[in-house]
Amino acid sequence: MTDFDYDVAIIGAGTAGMSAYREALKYSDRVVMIDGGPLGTTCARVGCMPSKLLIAAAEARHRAESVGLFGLRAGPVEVDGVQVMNRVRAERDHFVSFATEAIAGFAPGGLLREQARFVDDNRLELASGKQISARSIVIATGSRPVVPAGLEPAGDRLIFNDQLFDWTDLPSSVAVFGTGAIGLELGQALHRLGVRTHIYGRGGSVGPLTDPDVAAYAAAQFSSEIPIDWMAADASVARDGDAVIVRSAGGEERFDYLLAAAGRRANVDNLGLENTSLTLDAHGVPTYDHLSMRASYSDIFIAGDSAVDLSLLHEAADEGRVAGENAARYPHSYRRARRTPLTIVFTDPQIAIAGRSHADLLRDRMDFAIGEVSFEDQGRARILGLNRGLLRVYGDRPSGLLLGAEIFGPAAEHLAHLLAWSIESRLTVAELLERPFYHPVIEEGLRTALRHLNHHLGFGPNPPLRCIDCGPGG
Ligand SMILES: Cc1cc2nc3c(=O)[nH]c(=O)nc-3n(C[C@H](O)[C@H](O)[C@H](O)COP(=O)(O)OP(=O)(O)OC[C@H]3O[C@@H](n4cnc5c(N)ncnc54)[C@H](O)[C@@H]3O)c2cc1C
Ligand SMILES: NC(=O)c1ccc[n+]([C@@H]2O[C@H](COP(=O)([O-])OP(=O)(O)OC[C@H]3O[C@@H](n4cnc5c(N)ncnc54)[C@H](O)[C@@H]3O)[C@@H](O)[C@H]2O)c1
Repeated sequence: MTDFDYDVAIIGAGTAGMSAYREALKYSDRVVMIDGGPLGTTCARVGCMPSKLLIAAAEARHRAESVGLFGLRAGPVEVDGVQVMNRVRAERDHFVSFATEAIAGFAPGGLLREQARFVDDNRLELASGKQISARSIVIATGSRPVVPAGLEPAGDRLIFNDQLFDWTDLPSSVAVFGTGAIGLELGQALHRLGVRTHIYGRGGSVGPLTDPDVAAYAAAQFSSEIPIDWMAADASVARDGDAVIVRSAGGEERFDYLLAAAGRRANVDNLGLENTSLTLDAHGVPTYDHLSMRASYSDIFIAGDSAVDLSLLHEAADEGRVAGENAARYPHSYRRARRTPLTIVFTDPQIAIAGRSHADLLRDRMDFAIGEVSFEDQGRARILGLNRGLLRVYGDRPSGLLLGAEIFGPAAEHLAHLLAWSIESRLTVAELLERPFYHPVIEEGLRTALRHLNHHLGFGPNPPLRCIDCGPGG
């Protein structure tokens, strides 16, 4: 018997919290989840799903308007902003219902609808003043957008992803601050839906890309389509009536809204962590072991965006599972190997990183070689009119193992999965080249890059400029 009210208490009913809850229940039925905010998860409510719905509408319009390439005439495609946003919101609500139905199926009393704060390592105070105790506690409180200094003058015209998906119509103009995943995905989608969009960056980052060649290629492609200032650190913001005015070295422009997409911060600042034994890093996030999700050698675990290590859905789910298992088994907690890193940004062309990024390899002082392919002359990509892109693969010189890849190009979401699965299976570049490749497919482009890499690793000959054994444009 235990003196605690629960074996495990989980703060946050998002993706990480729900994973933790399901996992902990395998070991104990004395598990509680606490959430004081809107249910349905960040991913379904204001993140992955509604953003991809908006992007889908933008891509449909873009495809329809690009048919001239094939000798077809479709005429201009009219955008009905009300209908676009109706579908985004209706499908978003459908996805949210998956999460809320899952929660409704949890055991009675399994979810307390309140905000929670730590009183000490094993006690939480709820917003109602009630206190509960647990042998171990999981922090799965997610993250929220950073509010960059200097954007305040935009007032109620300063919005974040949270507000955008509640629009009932498309506005006529939006300034997007940030060239990360959110800024590029939403900025390009709004632009393609006919919203006058200008993206303002800082520092020149192109989504998560770290390979300077891939990043430079991608930046040039985005710039050829959308007005983007990659280095607009000098941009200032003012308000004039309903309009937001952005002044930068490039000039002055008026917008209906300013969308800030300048990164996210962990929701750990209002958790009373000062009342615990946890050691906090410079951002106020508890230090933790990435394989056990145990925070600062305590009986507290952390998962998902609140750990802000990799703010991605599948990482939040994996971390939640490990944190939930270990919290329930505590003090017998185990380390669990992480999956191969995988990041995809749903721009067009897509951006993806599989395995270790270029920056990771430099940081870890790896002895690596590079192979690359341009998609500009790649057979299948040219057939489809999608021949823009650059893919670079990295291999380990001593072993010939595939280490990672950075991609900007067609079907990057699929290529990145193939590559991540191959890295996870510890395949060498030479072994991967023994796999079958059909013709004509986008994967033949990947094979060209792998052949270059294999040659640079010293495991094979340099492939001829245009692939001969696989038909034209391989
Ligand atoms: C616009 C956008 C697009 C994205 N697109 C993708 C994508 O395409 N692919 C991808 O993999 N990832 C994407 N992400 C990232 C992904 O959405 C997140 O990594 C993931 O949703 C994080 O889940 P979580 O469980 O950590 O947090 P959440 O789902 O935010 O859950 C945290 C919960 O904690 C609760 N909470 C917070 N504080 C307290 C407290 N003190 N007491 C009680 N409850 C509390 C909140 O109410 C919330 O319900 C996107 C994110 C955004 C913003
Ligand atoms: N497809 C996906 O998987 C996907 C999509 C969207 C978001 N996400 C997740 O959400 C996280 C947050 O996304 P994000 O795009 O907000 O953050 P981010 O960290 O990816 O990018 C933030 C960007 O804002 C810029 N910036 C910072 N301050 C600025 C300022 N004052 N003015 C202009 N630019 C400024 C930075 O230079 C950077 O380019 C991502 O890191 C990612 O993990 C994933």
